[in-house]
Amino acid sequence: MPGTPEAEAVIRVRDLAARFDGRTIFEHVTFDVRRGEVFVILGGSGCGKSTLLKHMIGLYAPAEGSIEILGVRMDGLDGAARVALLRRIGVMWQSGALFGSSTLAENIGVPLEEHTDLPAEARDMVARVKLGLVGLADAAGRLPAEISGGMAKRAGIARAMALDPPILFLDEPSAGLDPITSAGLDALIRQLARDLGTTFVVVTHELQSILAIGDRCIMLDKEAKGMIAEGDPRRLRDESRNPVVRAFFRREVLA
Ligand SMILES: Nc1ncnc2c1ncn2[C@@H]1O[C@H](COP(=O)(O)OP(=O)(O)OP(=O)(O)O)[C@@H](O)[C@H]1O
Repeated sequence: MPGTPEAEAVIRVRDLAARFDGRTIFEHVTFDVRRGEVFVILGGSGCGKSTLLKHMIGLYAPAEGSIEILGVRMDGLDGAARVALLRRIGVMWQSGALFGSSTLAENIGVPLEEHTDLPAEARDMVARVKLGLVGLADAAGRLPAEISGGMAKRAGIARAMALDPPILFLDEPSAGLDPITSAGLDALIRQLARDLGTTFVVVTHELQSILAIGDRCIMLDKEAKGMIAEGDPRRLRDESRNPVVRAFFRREVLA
């Protein structure tokens, strides 16, 4: 079963510390992400969620500790091994980051052009299949300026999936979306996890999304400079005794 304790860990983070100019953002961060689960990184503003994501995809080097993705240690990888590993993960940034002068199909073709020998016609076919998976089959010829914010997020996910990565990282997917569009995106994430077996690592502080999509989560905290909770978000909401965790899930203001 995906996400069960028996499922294989596809990401292992051990005793990770992030520091900038001697300032500790977090330390002693240790967790596993299991194959096929939707894993959420949550916490208040400035606690280091994006910083953790950037460590996990190799943009930042750990001050301490280690990160292993699909059985490979991220740190110390040479150029070719690093590119090979990065090909196996997909990332969707908050903005969707689509190229404005290219159609959606062309946007999704970019990673295929960079990383495969597929001819243009085959790239276009793959791009249309990916757009179909995110519900944008009819929008392949449209430019980013011609689509809504929700569609841009879906297109960003389709592009992150271009090379069929087993792991997808999503940075604040609901940011800037209205609640209905956001709920639609949550449903899509769950559907992709279920139908394709893709493992998702999602950074978000949207409570509705966390409860809708998360199999498991960790919560970071700025004051604690590290993890203050790990587990099923619904159980944390109902059972956590940590006042900060309770306040987050119940939207209470701490005195
Ligand atoms: N490259 C960097 N250099 C220096 N400081 C950084 C760098 N990246 C992040 N930080 C600092 O690390 C802290 C955590 O930032 P981060 O963006 O990871 O938080 P976050 O939890 O994602 O916040 P938000 O929800 O507001 O996006 C902040 O104080 C930020 O200024």
